[in-house]
Amino acid sequence: MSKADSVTLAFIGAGNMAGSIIGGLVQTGWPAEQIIAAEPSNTKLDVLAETLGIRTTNNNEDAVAAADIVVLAVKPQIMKSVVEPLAASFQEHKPLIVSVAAGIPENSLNQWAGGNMAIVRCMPNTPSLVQLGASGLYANALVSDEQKSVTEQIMDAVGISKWVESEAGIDDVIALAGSAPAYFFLMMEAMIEAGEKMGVSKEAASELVIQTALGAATMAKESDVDVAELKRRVMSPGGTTEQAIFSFEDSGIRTMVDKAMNACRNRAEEMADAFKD
Ligand SMILES: NC(=O)C1=CN([C@@H]2O[C@H](COP(=O)(O)OP(=O)(O)OC[C@H]3O[C@@H](n4cnc5c(N)ncnc54)[C@H](OP(=O)(O)O)[C@@H]3O)[C@@H](O)[C@H]2O)C=CC1
Ligand SMILES: O=C(O)[C@@H]1CCC=N1
Repeated sequence: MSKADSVTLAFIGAGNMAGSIIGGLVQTGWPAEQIIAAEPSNTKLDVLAETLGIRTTNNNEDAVAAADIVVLAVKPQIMKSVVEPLAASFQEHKPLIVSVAAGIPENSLNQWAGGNMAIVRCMPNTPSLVQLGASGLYANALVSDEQKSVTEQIMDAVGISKWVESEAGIDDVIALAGSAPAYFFLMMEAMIEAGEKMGVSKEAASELVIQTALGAATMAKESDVDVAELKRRVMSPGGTTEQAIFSFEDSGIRTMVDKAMNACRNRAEEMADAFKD
């Protein structure tokens, strides 16, 4: 299992997150015939097969049997009911399990899969679709260095990845990256709405806002200085930007962000409690 693109990857669940990773991998040159997606209905599978050329099946067990790595990408609420029936297949084939689910602890997954399984918990995000994903990775004690390296190669093909030392670190990554594309979409949505209220068309406001977000993120990624300094460089003393920034600060943006990210993280802990048994 040393060369990542020689392994077969099975995705159990082919929704938003799996679709983003699969799309990102195929666009980056990953062999489509070594990716198999499984779910009960054909609607999403047909689109993935037609647009990306991957293999599909309605039978989760067939997907597990074909794979070196099985990515669990169903909703946390149904994870137990999806994994338990696959236990015999997991025990027979012993693939590496990679779960992208929020909240579900590794020891629950291991128990449902029959025990003694190598499991990575991965917290990706949907920009993986455009190879700009950011993932957190946590491995249980049974994951070999080779399996870690392959997992890393897969997630790095669709963005960047960072290993966390404890499983709790995955909940931090949910707040910082997994859920975070939605925070930026919200900010863009609010800016576009404010632009429309000024009389700018939705189309023009969207183009300007999205390009600005892309430019700001690209600068932040490429710059030698931190984001606070980049912000300062836009804020001409006595100018326009500082009025906007003062207004955000007066409205308590930092408290709002801190509160929102903690609500996100707390929900991951609640989900672990609710769905772990
Ligand atoms: N969306 C995101 O940004 C992120 C999501 N995640 C995690 O990814 C996981 C999936 O989330 P997301 O992609 O948003 O959810 P989706 O609902 O889009 O995807 C889940 C898919 O699983 C399918 N499914 C339902 N039952 C089964 C079954 N028995 N066997 C196989 N597949 C089944 C669903 O099909 P159908 O719709 O027909 O029921 C659906 O297509 C979650 O655990 C979430 O925590 C992690 C990081 C980011
Ligand atoms: O909202 C959720 O629960 C999932 C996990 C991270 C992003 N989406």
